[in-house]
Amino acid sequence: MQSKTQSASWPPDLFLLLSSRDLLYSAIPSFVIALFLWKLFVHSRRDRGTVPRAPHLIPWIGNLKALLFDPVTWPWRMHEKYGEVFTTTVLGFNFTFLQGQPMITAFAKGSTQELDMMEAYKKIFTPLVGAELFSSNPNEVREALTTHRLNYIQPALYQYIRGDILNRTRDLVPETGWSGPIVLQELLRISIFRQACFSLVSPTMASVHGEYLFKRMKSMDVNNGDSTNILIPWETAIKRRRKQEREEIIACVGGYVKGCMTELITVGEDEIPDDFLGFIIKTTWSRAELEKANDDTIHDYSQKVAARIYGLFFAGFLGTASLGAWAMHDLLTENPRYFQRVRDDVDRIVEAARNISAEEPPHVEDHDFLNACITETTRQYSIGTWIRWAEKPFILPPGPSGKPRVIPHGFVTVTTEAIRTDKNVYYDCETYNPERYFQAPFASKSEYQQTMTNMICLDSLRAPPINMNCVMQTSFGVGSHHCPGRPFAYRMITTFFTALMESFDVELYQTPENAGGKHKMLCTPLFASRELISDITICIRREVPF
Ligand code: HEM
Repeated sequence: MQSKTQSASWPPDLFLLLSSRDLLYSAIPSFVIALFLWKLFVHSRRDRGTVPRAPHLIPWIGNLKALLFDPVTWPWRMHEKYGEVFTTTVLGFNFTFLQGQPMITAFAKGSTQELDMMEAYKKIFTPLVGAELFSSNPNEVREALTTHRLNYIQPALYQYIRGDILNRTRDLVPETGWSGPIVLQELLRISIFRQACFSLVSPTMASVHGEYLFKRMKSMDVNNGDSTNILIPWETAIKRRRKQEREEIIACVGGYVKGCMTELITVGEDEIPDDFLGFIIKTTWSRAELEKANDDTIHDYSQKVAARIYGLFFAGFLGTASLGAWAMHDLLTENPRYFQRVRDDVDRIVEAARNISAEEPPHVEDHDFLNACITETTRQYSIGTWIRWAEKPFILPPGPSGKPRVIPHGFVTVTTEAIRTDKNVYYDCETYNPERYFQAPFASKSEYQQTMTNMICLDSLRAPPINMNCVMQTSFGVGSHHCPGRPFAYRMITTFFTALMESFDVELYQTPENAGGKHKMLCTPLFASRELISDITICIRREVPF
């Protein structure tokens, strides 16, 4: 009787409830489901910011499909719907897209503090290209790869690259007449990589280990078709292979760095060349520090420098090779007048050098129209990526309502498509026209100027500015983190073009795939940067007998 009263009482006795196994077993799954739904709800409410959100159907996965398969036009369409800023969800992360100059200015200013560039790239790229990538030091590039130093190494670099191109094509070109089809990218990529080796480490490394390192660096390309490995959290065979190749690159470059350090200790600071490698060693350690270090420590130091060089190879080589291929693609497939103008400039620059002496290498730094062509190509096909990580919600300038807008914790990026198509700056924006940089609204070439009147001043490479308040280039980033290697990238491309065209006439070799100037292009998932994936086939004819 007593127990009957007890079991009927309310609230029920906890002990009795817990001892009822059936009830417990049926409660656990419901509890787990409720907890999951609660987490999902909390996740979806957390850090939502105050800007519009592009909706998605599947929680957590979000708009992954749009960013994988439609990375250029999907953000563009969303901006048309939601305005200059919107956020979406991808794999549980917030992704905020910004468009237009006021937003770019906020992005550039935020990049000095709240919007972290390295953290963003680390989160995406570490699984595929390794943490070593992030040991590079942008200031080294700014301080050491100056125009002055580039001009200093230019004569030797030019001779070396021209010789390399002649060697590679020796068996492909007959004494007279045109060669059979040659894939431009095969010549160009190795040439750009050898230039990077030559300029960042040493001429010896470029010729002795250039090819060995090239093969390994090429497989670091995230567009290799294995980019889905970024999404896989566990170690795969591809990741293991890439790691091993990275270690081989660092070990090989490290050997040259160690040699340079040893030279610094034995022959003295004034004796070792004032090249990029010498500069970065000397500005990192004093001679006394190196003298004190034992063999293990020197090895350790040299591996650190080698990891920094690997980061620069990665930042510079693949992007520059890609831009070079696009630039040649445009010259060969667009208006033939532009190609002829570049050919005339090459002849003029070569002749000016030969007037000095038979051995004098052409001054490729005198190219002006070719630089404008490269600038126009980067406008047509955005190559670089701008991405940041906001650890905390980030405040943007007020929108149309006058209220400040907060973008949530997560990735932040700029939709660069709007820059290249800005009708105020680029008349007839879909047309490839390098001559636009010699006409209004662009003022004549002058050194970079902070203030802008009605005219837009071009920098020394005939490219529009990339400062916080005025950005008209799509590929090289913005603000304090804009690419410090841009002059070097232009220089490597102009060196290759001049060396090739000094020795050969070049024509597009028509194939069914490229007829009518058509080539296949891939838009890199997430980043809207464009990769040329089909071969550019050329045929070449000797300008002068070997
Ligand atoms: C066509 C070739 C290249 C393209 C398209 C390119 C593009 C870019 C872009 C988009 C950024 C990020 C900017 C931002 O997020 O605001 C960047 C940063 C960087 N680039 Fe380049 N780059 C190229 C060539 C090079 C070369 C040749 C080097 C040096 C050897 C180089 C070294 C760097 C470094 C060190 C950074 C990091 C800057 C920082 O953290 O402040 N890049 N590049």
